[in-house]
Amino acid sequence: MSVPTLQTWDGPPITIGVIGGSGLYKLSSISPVAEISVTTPWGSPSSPITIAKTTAGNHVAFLARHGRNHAILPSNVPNLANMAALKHLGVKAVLAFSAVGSLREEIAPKDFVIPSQIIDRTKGVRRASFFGFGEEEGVVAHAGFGDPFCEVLRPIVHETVKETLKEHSPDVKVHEGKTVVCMEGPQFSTRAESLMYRAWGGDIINMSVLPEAKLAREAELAYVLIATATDYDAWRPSSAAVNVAEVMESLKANVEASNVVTTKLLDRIAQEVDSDDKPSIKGIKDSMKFSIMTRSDVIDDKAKQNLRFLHPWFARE
Ligand SMILES: CSC[C@H]1O[C@H](OP(=O)(O)O)[C@H](O)[C@@H]1O
Ligand SMILES: Nc1ncnc2[nH]cnc12
Repeated sequence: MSVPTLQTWDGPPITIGVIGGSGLYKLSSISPVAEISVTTPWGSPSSPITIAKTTAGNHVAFLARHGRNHAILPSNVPNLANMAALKHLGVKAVLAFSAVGSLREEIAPKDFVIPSQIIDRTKGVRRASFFGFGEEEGVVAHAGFGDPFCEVLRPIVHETVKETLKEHSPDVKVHEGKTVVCMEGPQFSTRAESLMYRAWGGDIINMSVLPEAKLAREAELAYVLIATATDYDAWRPSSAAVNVAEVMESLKANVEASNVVTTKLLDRIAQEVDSDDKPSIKGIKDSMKFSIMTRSDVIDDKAKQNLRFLHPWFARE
């Protein structure tokens, strides 16, 4: 179905953003109503943003992390533009899908995992903050990141995914409270690294939760990762180490299950973010006001203009 391409959105509020990972290049379970090309002070997002409407009438913004043709490496994803574009559209919560390797026997390929912690193994090649670099050099902020995912939405996402999959795919387990290791890539890990991540307490591994989750926090977006396992990485002594063919084998089933999950999940989460009084929003709204260290009178005009795209209140006091 072809939908209009718009520059701005003046329809009903869009409170939820969905980021599709490997294999999930569109949401086929809900109806698209428009496509938006947003440009941000940090460039263009990975893909045009599709606005879609759920059966209950909630509007959602979807973008494909690696582009619709999967032409963007994990290290080159324009994470700042992705988060800034979603925030600018009015999004309050982001549900991010990701294909992950499993570091634990009990997390089988095709299982879902809603993690609670992250270990950072990216190597500093990705810009990881809206502050302190580029045109924003000279503005210092330190966001809290002890709990990297939204602690209000995370259990609700877990319960809803579990309930939905119980009916649709009873063999698929849904795990929670796990730790995701984010590595640099694009090559997969060595066996030694894979074993080391297990010893560190890692449960699953991907290449894309960072800096996405950090930037979501700085943009004051409630962020939850919905990980789907595709492989056992490289730690199992008697199995071949992960390769793309193995990942692709699980991906088709995972994408189908992800589309099933979104039908209920989006309307459930919409109820949790429909007003600023809801705990998920209260917990993060205005949090960055208390994280900025730099005096506003020394911040240059260009940095102020850019950061106001993200936070209209920035440096006005
Ligand atoms: C296709 S395997 C490696 C690739 O898959 C994951 O992508 P995404 O998180 O967008 O689903 C992983 O992070 C790597 O980028
Ligand atoms: N084993 C793995 N390592 C890193 N990213 C992945 N994405 C899917 N499987 C992965």
